[in-house]
Amino acid sequence: MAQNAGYTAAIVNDNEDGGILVAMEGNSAEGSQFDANHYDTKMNELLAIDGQEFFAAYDEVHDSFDAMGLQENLMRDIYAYDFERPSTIQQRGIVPFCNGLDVIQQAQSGTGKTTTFCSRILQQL
Ligand SMILES: Nc1ncnc2c1ncn2[C@@H]1O[C@H](COP(=O)(O)OP(=O)(O)OP(=O)(O)O)[C@@H](O)[C@H]1O
Repeated sequence: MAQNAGYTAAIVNDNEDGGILVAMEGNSAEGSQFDANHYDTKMNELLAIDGQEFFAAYDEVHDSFDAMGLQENLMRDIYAYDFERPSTIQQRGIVPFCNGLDVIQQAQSGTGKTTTFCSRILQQL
């Protein structure tokens, strides 16, 4: 973990294999460039493999949401969305972020970054 004059950063760089990229255009409804199924398909692929190449300045890994010490309402919502296990970057980013550290995550689209940051916000409510 990098610490400098009160600044703490947990940096996670998740470069999963390049085969994850799915052409969106073929899946999009006519007239729309957004296809939610694209994200869900890609997330299922990501959850099926372990991160091979990543650099994490924070070395704790929580491979289940149960192990993260999240508040009950948030846990209920996570499971209500059928999130069974955290993605690679979520395993390394949610806990330090919820513990008040500054977290920078760099990863491909659809790997769970937004969910990480929303978890911190919802954990605080
Ligand atoms: N642990 C999980 N299990 C199953 N689905 C998940 C999980 N985490 C996130 N998702 C779903 O995967 C999709 C992508 O997640 P998210 O938006 O957090 O990724 P992202 O890295 O922020 O993407 P982008 O860079 O495009 O904004 C969303 O539909 C989200 O609901």
